[in-house]
Amino acid sequence: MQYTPQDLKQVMSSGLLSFPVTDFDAHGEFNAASYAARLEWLAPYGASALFAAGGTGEYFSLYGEEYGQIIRTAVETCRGKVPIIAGAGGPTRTAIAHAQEAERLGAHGILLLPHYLTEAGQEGLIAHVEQVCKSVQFGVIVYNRDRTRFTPESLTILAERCPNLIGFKDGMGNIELMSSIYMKMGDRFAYLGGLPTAEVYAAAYKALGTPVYSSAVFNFIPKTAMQFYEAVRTDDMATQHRLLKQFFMPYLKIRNRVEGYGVSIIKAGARLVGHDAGPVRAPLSDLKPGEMDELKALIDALGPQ
Ligand SMILES: O=C([O-])C(=O)C[C@H](O)[C@@H](O)C(=O)[O-]
Repeated sequence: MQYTPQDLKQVMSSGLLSFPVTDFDAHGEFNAASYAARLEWLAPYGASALFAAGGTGEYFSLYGEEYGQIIRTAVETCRGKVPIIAGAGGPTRTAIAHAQEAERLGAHGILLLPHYLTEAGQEGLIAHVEQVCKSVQFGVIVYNRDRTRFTPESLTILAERCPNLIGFKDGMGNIELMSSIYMKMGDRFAYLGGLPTAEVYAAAYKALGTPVYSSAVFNFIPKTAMQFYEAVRTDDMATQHRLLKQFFMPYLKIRNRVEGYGVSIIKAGARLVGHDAGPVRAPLSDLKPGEMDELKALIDALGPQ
């Protein structure tokens, strides 16, 4: 089923969203069967949308035909179960090629991931996003992170020029900027809290007026991720604080040891709960055995998922 940009905006307006990891085999090749099994496992837990080949899905490490294989597997596996939003990014022409391929393969929209390496001014960023938006019919969500930082004024221009730009995902955590963007753009966009380990920011973003977030830990503790989301939705601070103290704070200590562990620790978690997605690709590195033991103890303490 095709989604209009407004349908996608509606999907993004409530519920918990998540970014599945991408499965690689022992040689580091994309493993479609294992990826499909992962999506089959995760789909019934109740996420409102899954982002295929997003940041946690190691979009930045994909090569050649793998992108199409991943999006096709996600769309075919999740058809009728949960919408698939595809990652797309890098240079403008690569982002356009991937956006168009995702649309052709039946994805329901794209998350436009940050461009690569270079600094860029607002004029260039506007041109980049505008060209990608105009290359497709379906909805586009921009990801505010790293060198891709939008001002409220740039977003106003983009919102006028690109009717299919329907979402803003924040991965920076600058409350002043997020507040200015929300105050200026209001319900023109759907907003997604997408900082690494978004649960830690969820209550603050909800207080700001933007309660929807994406959970990477959903990849290995889906029941707890949904429980935490429900606690945010109902302002159940006791449950939020219990889970933050018991799981998320010690989890952050492991995650913060090495740059890039934000993704590696998710694959580590998936392996520990019996849904191994294989190793991360360089330049990321996998957790060390002792760190795996620490993570296992945290997961075990949460009980069955
Ligand atoms: O691009 C990504 O994978 C993200 O940044 C989304 C993650 O799900 C993030 O929200 C998190 O780590 O909870």
